[in-house]
Amino acid sequence: MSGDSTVPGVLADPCVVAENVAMKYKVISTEEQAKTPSLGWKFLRRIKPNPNTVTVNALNELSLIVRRGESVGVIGRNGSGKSTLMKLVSGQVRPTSGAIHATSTPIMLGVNAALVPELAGDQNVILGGLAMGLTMEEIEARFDEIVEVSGLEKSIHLPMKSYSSGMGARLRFAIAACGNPEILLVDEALNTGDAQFAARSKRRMDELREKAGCVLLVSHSLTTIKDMTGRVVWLDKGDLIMDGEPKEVTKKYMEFTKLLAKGNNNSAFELRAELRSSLEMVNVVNAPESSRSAQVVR
Ligand SMILES: Nc1ncnc2c1ncn2[C@@H]1O[C@H](COP(=O)(O)OP(=O)(O)OP(=O)(O)O)[C@@H](O)[C@H]1O
Repeated sequence: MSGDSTVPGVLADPCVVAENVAMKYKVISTEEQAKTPSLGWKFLRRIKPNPNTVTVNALNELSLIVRRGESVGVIGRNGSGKSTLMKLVSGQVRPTSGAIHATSTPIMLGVNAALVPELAGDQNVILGGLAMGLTMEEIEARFDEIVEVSGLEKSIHLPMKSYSSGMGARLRFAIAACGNPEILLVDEALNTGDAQFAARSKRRMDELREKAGCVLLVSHSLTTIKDMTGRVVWLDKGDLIMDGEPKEVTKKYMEFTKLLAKGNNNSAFELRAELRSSLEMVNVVNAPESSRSAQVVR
C-alpha cells in the first residue's frame, strides 16, 4: 500500500476501531463432556452417542471504524454476530485474530457491573460505582439517581440474591448508566425490564447518548434503530453486508428477511452477495495501540 493514491487521510477522531477482527468459538465437544458427565449427558448418550467438536465462526475478518459523535446501529438475524461484536468491543472476550482499539474503556449497559449477590442492592451500588472508576463522593452524589433509575427504592436494602432477574438487570443497568461513558454499548437483548423500567431506561439512555463520544446499539427493532442511530451496520453469519444510512440499510435488510420468510432463499442470497460485493471495504492500516489512531483506505 503506497502513498497518496491509496491513503486519502488519517482519521482524526476515531473512538472505536475494529481491525480485521475474527471470532471463532470452540463449542465444548460431547467427548469432553463425557469426561465430566452431567445427568443430561448420561441420559442422552444412551440415545445418540455422537462425540463432536464444533467451531463457530461468529465474526469473519471485520473492519469497522466508529468516529466520535456517531451513533451506530447493529442489525442482523439471530446468530449473526451482533452480541459477539459488542463483547469484543467491551473487552469481555478477546478476538481470535485482529484487534480492537478504543480511546477509553467502553461501557456496556447492563452487564459491566460485577455485583455480589450476597450484598444488598445499596452496597452493590457502591461496589459497581467503584468498579466503574467513580470516587466515593461521586457515588454518593449519584446514589439517589441510581436508585431512582433502577426503580428499586423498596428493595435497595435487601440482598441482591433475593431480586428477580429483571430487578438484578435493572440495578446493573442503573449502575452502568450512572457514569458518563465516552464509548457506550447497548445490547437490547439484555433489556429484561418491565414497561415502566423500559421508559425510564430509554430516558437515561437518551441522555447518555447525547453526552457520549459514540454509541453502538444492537437491536432487532428497526424502528429503534432508525430513531436512535445515524448509521447502521448489518451483519449476517459473521459477515458485514452493509454499512450506511439507516433508512437504506434497514430497507435492504427487510427485503432480505422477507425473501427468506417467503422461502425465496436463492433470491435472498443473491441480494446478500450483491450487497456484499458492492460494500466499500475499510482497511485499517497502522492502528498503533499507543496512539489509538487509525488510517482508513476506502
Ligand atoms: N459463548 C459462545 N460459545 C459458543 N458459541 C457462541 C457463543 N456465543 C455466541 N456463539 C455463537 O456465535 C454466533 C453469533 O452469536 P451472537 O450471540 O453474536 O449473535 P447475535 O447476532 O447477537 O444473535 P441474537 O440476535 O440471537 O442475539 C452464533 O452462531 C452463536 O451460536
